[in-house]
Amino acid sequence: MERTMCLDIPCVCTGMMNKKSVASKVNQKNQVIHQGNLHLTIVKNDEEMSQAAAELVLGQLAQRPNSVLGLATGGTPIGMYRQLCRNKADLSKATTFNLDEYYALPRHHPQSFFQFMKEHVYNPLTPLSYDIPNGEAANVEQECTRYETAIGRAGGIDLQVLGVGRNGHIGFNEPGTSFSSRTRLVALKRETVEDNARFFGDVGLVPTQAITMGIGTILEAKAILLLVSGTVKEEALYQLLYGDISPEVPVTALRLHPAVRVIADEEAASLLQRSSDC
Ligand SMILES: N[C@@H]1[C@@H](O)[C@H](O)[C@@H](COP(=O)(O)O)O[C@@H]1O
Repeated sequence: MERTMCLDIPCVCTGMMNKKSVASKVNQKNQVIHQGNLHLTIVKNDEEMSQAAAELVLGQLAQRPNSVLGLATGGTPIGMYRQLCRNKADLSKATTFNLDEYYALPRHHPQSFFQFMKEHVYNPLTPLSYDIPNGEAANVEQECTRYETAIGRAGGIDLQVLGVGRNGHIGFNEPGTSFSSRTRLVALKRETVEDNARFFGDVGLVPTQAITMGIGTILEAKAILLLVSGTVKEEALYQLLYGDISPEVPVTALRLHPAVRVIADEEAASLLQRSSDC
């Protein structure tokens, strides 16, 4: 199957780089770093990351209006969704799937990922069709099978947008997850619950389980766009580039995928910079 991304972000350098040379470019504008199959662009801040990400998605839609998009929630992609709205992205022929949903949280709860998607994508951009795991399903196993089947019937995901957790999780695939995992019910790690407490106001209100696409499901996307923003993600980004490829850091699975674009802001890239100063 062909795996393509359709827009090139302007860059000042390309080529395989070691840790030293990566860091030596960190203060330039829009550095591009290739590490194996990874293509990392470092931009100034969250706003530039969001613009660059939106351009990639718009390019994907221009190339294939009926694209199947895999979408993410969390604070990181919000700017990208705003840019897509500003640019009047045409999703009228597109299908969207989401990475995950909290388990047993009512769909109408303001912090459900369904509500997030309604606010940022479904209402303003009205894709032709959308799907998201049903966290209220009475039969979770059946729901997970339904979701995987729906992705398959849609022809698979053309472009999967991802964020990353502080501990390296993607979707809700926490450290220790098999790279061949599929959509299923998972327990959230303490640090993930704590990180998401900012949306719920109280850590005790954050669900401790979720339905998530598996890492195997994610890796089947034809192309992947990972967004990384803020110093809190610097370790995850560093591990993605230089850590062992290991289930202990789920995001490192992306090194096994042939078409991954990473857009990170300077804060997220700060450990790359510091590590080169040692
Ligand atoms: N399940 C989501 C992930 O898909 C997301 O990438 C991560 C980071 O979120 P944020 O972008 O808010 O830092 O949080 C949640 O756990």
